[in-house]
Amino acid sequence: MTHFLEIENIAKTYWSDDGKTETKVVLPLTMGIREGEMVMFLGPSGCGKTTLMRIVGGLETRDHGIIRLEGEELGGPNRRRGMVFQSYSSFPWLSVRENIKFGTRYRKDITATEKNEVTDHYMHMVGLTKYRDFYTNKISGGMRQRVAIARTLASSPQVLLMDEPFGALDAQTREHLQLQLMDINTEEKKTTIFVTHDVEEAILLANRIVIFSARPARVVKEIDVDAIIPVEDRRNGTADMKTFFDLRSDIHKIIRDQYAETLQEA
Ligand SMILES: Nc1ncnc2c1ncn2[C@@H]1O[C@H](COP(=O)(O)OP(=O)(O)OP(=O)(O)O)[C@@H](O)[C@H]1O
Repeated sequence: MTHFLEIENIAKTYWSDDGKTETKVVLPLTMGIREGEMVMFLGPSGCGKTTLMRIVGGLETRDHGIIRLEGEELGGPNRRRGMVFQSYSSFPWLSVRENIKFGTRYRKDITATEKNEVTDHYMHMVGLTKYRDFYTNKISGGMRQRVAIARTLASSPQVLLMDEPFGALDAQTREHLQLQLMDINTEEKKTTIFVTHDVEEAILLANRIVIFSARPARVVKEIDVDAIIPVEDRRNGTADMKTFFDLRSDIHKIIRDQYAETLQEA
């Protein structure tokens, strides 16, 4: 079966500068992602999640393998994939609004007026309308991260790649953006790969959770979260708590076991 996004036989090895020592980071790995699916990557620290996602984004080379989007092979980075990283990235010489609008710059599917509307929509969504004219070196790190998220959403990529995007945010902003992302996922059916360390965040947001082994990354478990806790129950805070806690502790155990393997290696 062909998927919207296909990761086919991808492997990655890093080499030391002298070329003598190799570190296998991703084993030959094949995975398909449905259109509109939100897939959360979990796994022990350093297992290769970010590397795999950067390969999908075209930012990292691979030993071999192919990434396909709608059946078409992808190379380097392009606007079909939008990435949000853990660290804040924005243009300090532009205002908050100009930064977000930058995301619409190369869109040909909407008019100039719609670009303004899209900009204002996402600026409001991330709660920055009040700060629209501030330069981004005059706002907090968390606010800069919200700018980066809004800018990426405004560019309307077919695939959203998010590497711990909420990791450094305060709890309230984090929760607000998690819920917003769920709404986007429901309304716009945005195909998303999201790397996180936070098991609860993964359960809240996922259609599917993929848990990776200790390095080199291979898939140890896939969990169809929708089949266990309906997404609307998670969105509305009405999920059955026992089911939620059982799932959380099962996932923690798998990651703990994988982490223990990392320690044995060290
Ligand atoms: N450019 C690089 N050169 C050499 N090794 C690298 C490079 N980038 C990453 N690595 C190594 O590859 C492994 C996987 O890194 P990666 O960042 O993909 O893991 P991760 O699962 O995302 O980790 P974390 O959960 O801690 O963010 C790590 O051991 C890391 O040290």
